[in-house]
Amino acid sequence: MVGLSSNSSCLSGAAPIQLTSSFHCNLGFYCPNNSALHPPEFCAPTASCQATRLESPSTPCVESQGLYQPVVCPPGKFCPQDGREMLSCPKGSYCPVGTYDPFRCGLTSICPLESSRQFSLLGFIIIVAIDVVMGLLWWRDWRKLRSKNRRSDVERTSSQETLCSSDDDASVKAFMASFARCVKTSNIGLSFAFSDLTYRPKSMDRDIVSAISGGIEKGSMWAVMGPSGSGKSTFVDLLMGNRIPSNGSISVNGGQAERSKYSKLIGYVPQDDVLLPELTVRENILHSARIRLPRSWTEAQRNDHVDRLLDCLHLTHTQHRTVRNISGGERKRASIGIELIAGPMALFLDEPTSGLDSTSALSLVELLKALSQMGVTIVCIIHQPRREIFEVLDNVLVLKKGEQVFQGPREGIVPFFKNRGFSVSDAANPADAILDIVSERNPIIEPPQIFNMHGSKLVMDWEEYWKKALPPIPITVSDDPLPSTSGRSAPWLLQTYFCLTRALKQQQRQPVSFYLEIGVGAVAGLLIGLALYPYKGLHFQGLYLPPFELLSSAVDYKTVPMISLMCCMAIGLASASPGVRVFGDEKDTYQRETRSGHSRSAYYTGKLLSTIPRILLSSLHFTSFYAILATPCISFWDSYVTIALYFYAIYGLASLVSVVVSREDGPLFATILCLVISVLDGHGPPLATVHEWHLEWMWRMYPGTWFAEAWMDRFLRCAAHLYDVDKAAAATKWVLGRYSLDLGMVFIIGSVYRVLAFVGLVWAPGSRR
Ligand SMILES: Nc1ncnc2c1ncn2[C@@H]1O[C@H](COP(=O)(O)OP(=O)(O)OP(=O)(O)O)[C@@H](O)[C@H]1O
Repeated sequence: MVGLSSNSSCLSGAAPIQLTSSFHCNLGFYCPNNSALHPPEFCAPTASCQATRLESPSTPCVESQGLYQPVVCPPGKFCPQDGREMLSCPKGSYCPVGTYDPFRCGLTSICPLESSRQFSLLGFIIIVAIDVVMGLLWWRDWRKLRSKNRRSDVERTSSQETLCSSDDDASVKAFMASFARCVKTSNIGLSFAFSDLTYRPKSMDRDIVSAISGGIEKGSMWAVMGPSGSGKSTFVDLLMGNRIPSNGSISVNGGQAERSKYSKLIGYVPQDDVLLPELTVRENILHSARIRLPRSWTEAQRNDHVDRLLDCLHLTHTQHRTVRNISGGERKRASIGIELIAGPMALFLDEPTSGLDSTSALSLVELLKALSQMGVTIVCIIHQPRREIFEVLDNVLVLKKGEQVFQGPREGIVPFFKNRGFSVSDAANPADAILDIVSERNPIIEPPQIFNMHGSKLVMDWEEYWKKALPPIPITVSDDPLPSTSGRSAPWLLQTYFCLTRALKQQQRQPVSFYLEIGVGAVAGLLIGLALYPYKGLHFQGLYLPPFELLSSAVDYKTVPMISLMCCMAIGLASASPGVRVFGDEKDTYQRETRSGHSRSAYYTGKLLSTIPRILLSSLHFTSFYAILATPCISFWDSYVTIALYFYAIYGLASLVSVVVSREDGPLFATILCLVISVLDGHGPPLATVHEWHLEWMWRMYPGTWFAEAWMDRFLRCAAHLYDVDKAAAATKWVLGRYSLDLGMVFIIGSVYRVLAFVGLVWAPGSRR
């Protein structure tokens, strides 16, 4: 010790203050000159030491200011329990400031002699291993698909597949036999009777569908025709139970139509093809088969059934191509295949022939006709079918501005309009001619007039006319008129499993977005790590434990909450936008599948489970970069678990946003929300201030506050032998010692977001109308 004044043991020359009356050396301190005769003292520091202590919490003045003043054990050294020695931190261990027993470094950490922190490579080793395995899996899947496609192409050119176009076609017969096995009943088909069926949305002052009465017999093939906006889709939606009529009633097979009872029996092919683009044609159809075919079927039977349908729909050669790589016509046929595979009792198709060439369109309609001859009810919305297609139909319903202007056998439609004074040339396509008649060019078409016995005209509108013209509609309530659906679809657990494996496959087929997401996590961790690198692992500084409080430097209670804030914001940015995509991109698929009887909760659970590997991998990449640069005093696994749970919470929040907000606005909205929530983590305004406002409960509703508290707990725990952490907690209002509860709360809040997302998904507009 140099520079001591002759009458003081302190460098500054001031009189020392005794810290304790007997010998005592706090853990983590170096007290070489102290004894019972010379107990530890505090010396007023020199000006430069005082300045360093106040200005640089991360590099405090650790030089003794007096002969008997203990000094905190500097970084890279350790001072065993009685503080008599100051030793170099051995290789393979690290010694942050105030160490009395070196911390052992992990096997995969870099810790040379006199290390003050450990550079953990554990995360890197794991992510490299996982990334390599994933790359190999992706490559294997790609090669498998490529070789299957090559094989299909070779088979196609050698065998020149024939279209499944006629009754005597072997592929139709094979599929029909398979279909009959699948429906397992002789009571095939559904008949619909409707009376005064009306639909008027609350927002409108006119009917979209106006008092339509009539019936559709099982085993018949119907076309619903009319100009654009005439109410065709709305009418079909009403029949399928997707919309609740404002007035009127529907019966199915003579019984009250309860959607839940017949949703598994009907199939609906929407106008826009709702297929998962990352999957192959076969995978799309096979999924539907797995979910909806009788649960007693084996996987081999399902595959066999799919083979026959693919053959029938002329899709065998494209079956292993992903949907984004097939033509519009093939997509349409695949979309129809998804419904046909399940053996529906009634099939509703919106524009099934659009996008098909005329030969394919005709062969498809003939397949539908063959199904209807088995008993299946077929209802197609068709705009302008060519003559050959029109002639395959049994019955036609023509709508104009929501009113039915014709309902009956196809052969009767031309005479009906001719009798009404409209000219229909024999050479013309009757469908075109009728659409011309009911188009805007003829704004008013009056119904045929009926005369009473005295010969006077009864003035009638279309509604009255059809009530009189059509035979009475049977609406009777019978006990169980519908074919049984028991055992028709896979059990819940299996549905969940199929949805999970499908979603994982989707992720595997999108390597760019998958790796981008993980890459963003890695970059976020890297940036935070870089920002914290200069701290050299010293992220907290409190008052030294008694009796050494006077030796303390300026406290630093803000860095840990600031690290939490940075992590929350970075995780929010890294996971909000991918989280939104979980459901945002697939609302149409969800609606289509759940309407056909797919369990909503199984779909949701499968989808959610599929995000777990993404969350685990993103957070692993984040933690690896963060941990190696920031070198926090907490263990790699504690960091990882805490970060992964916050990822989990934000993913849940983003899923909720994706359900509530439109697909276009979702990513931006979720990012903003996640950032706002991140700010509410107790850093600014500090939790102590929030406490004074009596608003802590509000902060506690967000995962960031619990995340920051968990972080605070871990960071302070490794310094608890040196600093008075209870004082720090009391001053900042963070509660220490409940790390598990903090993590649990982050998990619970993340799960609540998911439950809300599920409720939103079930009740979102379009799910139920
Ligand atoms: N919920 C609703 N609220 C307000 N208007 C609606 C609603 N549903 C349908 N419409 C309107 O009702 C009319 C009939 O719609 P619908 O989709 O049934 O017609 P469409 O005959 O199927 O038409 P397209 O052939 O063009 O598909 C359209 O003008 C549509 O905008």
